[in-house]
This record gives sequence, C-alpha cells and structure tokens, in this order.
Amino acid sequence: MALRAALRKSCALTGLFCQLSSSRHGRVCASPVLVAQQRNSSTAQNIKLDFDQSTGVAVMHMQCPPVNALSLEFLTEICITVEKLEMDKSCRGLIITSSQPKVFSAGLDLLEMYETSTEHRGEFWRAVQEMWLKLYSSKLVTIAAINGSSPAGGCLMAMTCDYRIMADNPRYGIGLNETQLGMVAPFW
Ligand SMILES: CCCCCCCCCCCCC/C=C/C(=O)SCCNC(=O)CCNC(=O)[C@H](O)C(C)(C)COP(=O)(O)OP(=O)(O)OC[C@H]1O[C@@H](n2cnc3c(N)ncnc32)[C@H](O)[C@@H]1OP(=O)(O)O
Repeated sequence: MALRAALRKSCALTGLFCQLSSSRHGRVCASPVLVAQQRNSSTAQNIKLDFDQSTGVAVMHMQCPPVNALSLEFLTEICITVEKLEMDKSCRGLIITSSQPKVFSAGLDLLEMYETSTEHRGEFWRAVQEMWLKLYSSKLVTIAAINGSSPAGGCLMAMTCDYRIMADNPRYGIGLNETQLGMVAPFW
C-alpha cells in the first residue's frame, strides 16, 4: 500500500497515467548505471531509465526502434537493468513502458529465429526464459504501462509484471499469436 501511495505521488507515474489516458483514440548491449541522486536518468543502448530515489520508483522506457522487438541483445539489456535495480536497496518499484509510438513491444525479434544456427536459437530462447522469469520473480513491484500494441512476447512481458495498465485505443492489440504464426515455444 505504501508503495502504491508513493507510486501515486510519483511525477513519473502521473505523467505516464496522463499519457495513457490521453491517448484514446547491429546493437551493442550496454547497461544503465544508477548513481545516488534524488532523481536521475540514464540511457543505455535500447533503454532509458528514470529513477526517482524519493519515491523508489524507476521507469524503464524501451527505445529499441522501430518496434521494441526483443532481440538477444535487448533481452539481455532488460535483464541487466532489472538486476541492477534489484541490487539498489532504494528501488522498490519498476514501471516498464515504451518510447516508440504506437507499440509497446512487437514481441520476439523474428530475425533471431530466421536462418540462424541452432546454437544461436538455443541462446536466444534461454534469454527469453530468463527475461520473463526475472520479471515474474522480481522482488520489485512491477507495472507494465502498455502504451501501444503488445503482441506475443510483448504480451508475455506484460503478463509477467504484477500490474498492467493499457492505453484505451482500439488500434492497440495485445495477446498471444504464436498459433497464427505456426510457432511453438520450445523446451528451454
Ligand atoms: C505469467 C506467467 C507467464 C508464463 C509464460 C510461460 C512461457 C510462455 C511462452 C510464451 C512464448 C512467447 C513466444 C513469443 C513469440 C513471439 O513474440 S514471435 C513475434 C510475434 N510478433 C508479431 O507477430 C508482431 C508482428 N508485428 C506487428 O504486428 C506490427 O509490426 C506491430 C507491432 C503491430 C507494429 O505495426 P506498425 O506500427 O504498423 O509497424 P510495421 O510497419 O508493421 O513494422 C515496422 C518494422 O518493424 C518490423 N517488425 C515488426 N515486428 C517485428 C518482430 N517481431 N521482429 C522483428 N521485426 C519486426 C517490421 O518488419 C518493420 O520493419 P521494416 O519493414 O524494415 O520497416
């Protein structure tokens, strides 16, 4: 409850709620650094992280153009970001959202599965597993602020958060479409 009260007070979250409600109708892996300041912001390759120490709430903006497709590198970056936040005792909550217009995440990066080696696909699917397990088992309160379409792996990511809030726009879809794609998630 205390955290939720803090969340309500958070300017970051207020901004996000405004954003959500008003919207009706070759990569290098780098990790963000948290420094002890009242409010700080850091940018990695595909993630912009805003952390407000007074509320303990971090906002992770996914900015992996064009559609936040979850590549091996991006999945790794997400995991490292969550791990770093978990190690910071002043961080209690994490909001995940997108900087890309109209899309929260297009799900798994299809190019990781097309004409790649068996070894690569194994590594990729293990990273998928690690990402959702990390979010699902995180001690942080996690919220997906879904400000765009979120098919397949994007939906998985949202499902593994504690709470989901989605922009009210009929153009934004969410759900698992693996059957349509003829895809079966492998044994890990
Ligand atoms: C809580 C417990 C949980 C337990 C869970 C247990 C485990 C369960 C296992 C679950 C397994 C999950 C498996 C997941 C699989 C996947 O995620 S496969 C990927 C599926 N994704 C899609 O089918 C999405 C396809 N994309 C779209 O529908 C649209 O692109 C969009 C996201 C709605 C955006 O539309 P729009 O804004 O019109 O952009 P586009 O022009 O369509 O696309 C822009 C460029 O982006 C490229 N792109 C789109 N999606 C992907 C992708 N997924 N990977 C790679 N690239 C993608 C697209 O090709 C365009 O590229 P260019 O043509 O070069 O511009």
